[in-house]
Amino acid sequence: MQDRHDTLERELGREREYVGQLYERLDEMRVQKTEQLAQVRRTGAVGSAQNVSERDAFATLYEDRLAQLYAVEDRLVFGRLDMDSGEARYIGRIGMSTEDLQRLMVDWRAPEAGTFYQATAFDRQGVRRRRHLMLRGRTVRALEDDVLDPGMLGEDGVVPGEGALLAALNERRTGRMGDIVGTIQAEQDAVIRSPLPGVLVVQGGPGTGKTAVALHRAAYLLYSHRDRLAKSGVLLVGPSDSFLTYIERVLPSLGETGVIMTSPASLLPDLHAVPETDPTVARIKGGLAMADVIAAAVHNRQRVPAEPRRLDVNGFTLTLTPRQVARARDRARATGKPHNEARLTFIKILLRELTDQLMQKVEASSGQEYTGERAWLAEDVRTSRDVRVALNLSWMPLTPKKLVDELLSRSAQLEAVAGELLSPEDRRALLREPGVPFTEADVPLLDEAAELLGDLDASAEREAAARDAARTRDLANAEKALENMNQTLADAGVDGMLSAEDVVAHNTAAETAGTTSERALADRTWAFGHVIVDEAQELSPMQWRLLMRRCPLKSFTIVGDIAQTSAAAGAASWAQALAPFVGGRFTLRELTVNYRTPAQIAEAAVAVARATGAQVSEPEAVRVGDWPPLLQPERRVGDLPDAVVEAVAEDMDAVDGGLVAVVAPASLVPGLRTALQERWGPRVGGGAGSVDQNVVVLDPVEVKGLEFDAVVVVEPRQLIADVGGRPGDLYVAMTRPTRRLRLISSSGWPAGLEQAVRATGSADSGQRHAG
Ligand SMILES: Nc1ncnc2c1ncn2[C@@H]1O[C@H](COP(=O)(O)OP(=O)(O)OP(=O)(O)O)[C@@H](O)[C@H]1O
Repeated sequence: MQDRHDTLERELGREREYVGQLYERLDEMRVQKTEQLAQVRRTGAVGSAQNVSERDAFATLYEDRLAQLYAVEDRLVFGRLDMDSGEARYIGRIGMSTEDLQRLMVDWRAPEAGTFYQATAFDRQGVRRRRHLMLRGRTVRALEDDVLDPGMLGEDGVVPGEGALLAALNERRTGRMGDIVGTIQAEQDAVIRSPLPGVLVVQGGPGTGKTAVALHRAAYLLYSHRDRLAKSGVLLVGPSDSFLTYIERVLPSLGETGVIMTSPASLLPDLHAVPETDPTVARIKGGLAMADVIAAAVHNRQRVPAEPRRLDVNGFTLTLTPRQVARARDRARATGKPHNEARLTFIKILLRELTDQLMQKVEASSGQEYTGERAWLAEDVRTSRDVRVALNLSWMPLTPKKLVDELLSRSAQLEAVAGELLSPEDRRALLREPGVPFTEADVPLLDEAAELLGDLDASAEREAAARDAARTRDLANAEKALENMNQTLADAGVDGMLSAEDVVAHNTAAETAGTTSERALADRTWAFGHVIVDEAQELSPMQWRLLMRRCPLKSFTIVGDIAQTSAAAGAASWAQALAPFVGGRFTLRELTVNYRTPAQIAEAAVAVARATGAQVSEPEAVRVGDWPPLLQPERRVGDLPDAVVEAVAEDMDAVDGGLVAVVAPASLVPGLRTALQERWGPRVGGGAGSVDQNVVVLDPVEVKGLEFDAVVVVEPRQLIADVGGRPGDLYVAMTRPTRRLRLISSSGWPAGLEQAVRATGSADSGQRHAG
């Protein structure tokens, strides 16, 4: 015992010394970068206007590096590998070397760091020992060894441990997700380091680390494909604002701030959609038939009049025949351009024909050949009110919002457009008042419409061409200027070369006020280099269609759990969800270990889901908890709020100040929140931004992807009934706790629950296996 203690103290002393050096070096690097930044600012200050903008580009580069050096302060280093070669390789958040380029630490994403996560006793990959270093502040607080080479077991200096993973999992929840770089498990690492191209689907039960893996993969991809992805951007789509708040600190802690995170409600730059509360409407709007409906709605706005129209132009009467309009329409459609852009062709053709007509009329009335400028007649035609009205009636410029709003609020139009595409019941279900706010399920319809309508402003195309030309010019200028600038900086001893592209990108960003992320967010047609989708089982076919457009290269990481689907238009299988877009061309990986939910709770959740006939896989739970799920029957609905308040009080005590969530059907959430606020005031939160309050009250959609120390599920049977008898919402709610689950019901228990709780209730507390 004493030996072990001495060994531990000695090893801790050694590691503290090394880690101390790492932090010293970090401080040095910070000072250096700060000085370089100041140097760059001084260098450019006396230069020409061109020099000043190059200076700014350098400054941004150093500012970014400096920000990264500050972001990695916490747990800078977390591992060490002792290799067969005798090398001791430290693994941390960034790569570090001494001034004379001796390597001090390897970035966790570098290929040489892969063995830290992948090596096992069966496949050592040259590793003798893997050491986990646990830091508090800048000091090594604990360490432990995985010995992979049995020959090392007898050696001095080995500190076998109880499991860095379990220690990490047993930490109390803060309401914000943290990174897992120190304890990524082998099956997770294989997903994180998968190649960039193609579609990767990661299926895993609750708590298997899908979200954690998705975020670490984003950081990995940005590290290993920085050139490409820094410019095109990575988009991460999560289910709700509360979820985005929950995960928002993970990537910055990994030194990455460039990933754009958004939810399906905010995928359009100028709209934050409200939830779609009616599952029937969500199902219809989510179906691919809606793409045809929108296309038909656009076609329907390119109309041929039934009768010829008489048009007054400066006292002359011209005639616009249905045949003329039909011909112009066909030629405009044949351009293949979107509605608003093809409209120019349509208008041009008819203005020309009407000008010809006007000329004939003028000649007929004067009895002689017209000798004036044709342009004058053309102007008369163009500015005639009758002509404008007639052409607009046939081909009106349209915005996506106007098209979709009118389509959904005018039954005659819906019937004309979707008579053969949607059933009469579905059409009736879609009808709503004009001008009501757009819902999340409208977002893909608006996007589809935007795609088919194109830019309203015809000059946009010309502007884009002008921008391209300007960029080519800027690149040439920047190249010349950089030769001088790089030389000046090299003379001043400042490192870091910039390319002409960097400078132009920086200047363009400055002009349009923003980084890649900001520009991408503001541009519906931005093509992302990679898209990561979390809780992907919830997406409707129309939402998939939209996301596929956002990444023409089809480079996707899709993570989710088919068994947790609760959205009415969500996926029943990955193959079915993806078939319309990529056929069978996707790689499926599975995560099989549940790191969150204690075994008794996980087993009860699985039993309830299976009792509804759902197919759920059962990931192996890493831990056995201290409590089986608690079932609390209430006789009267009116007693529920008080019962919930009491339950929360008890659970807060039990988890000793940890976080408690109440998950209830959406209709009960406001009442329960009020009841809890009466007792605890501002310590009770709800919705996005409040995930780190002591107590939160959330509905099943808001709670997706989150986790808490204790969870109180209210009216579980209603949670099943609300989504048409499917277990998704209840299954999600039951799998949120890390320690304690309680269910309160005024209407009995879902099938399978009582038996499952009886069966697991006797389980011993303690730890089952260490992953
Ligand atoms: N390798 C690991 N080391 C430490 N903690 C981990 C590891 N993997 C997962 N976790 C933790 O397990 C919990 C569950 O992870 P995560 O939320 O990513 O799971 P999920 O599969 O997305 O769950 P769900 O589908 O239920 O929302 C988190 O607290 C996460 O930090």
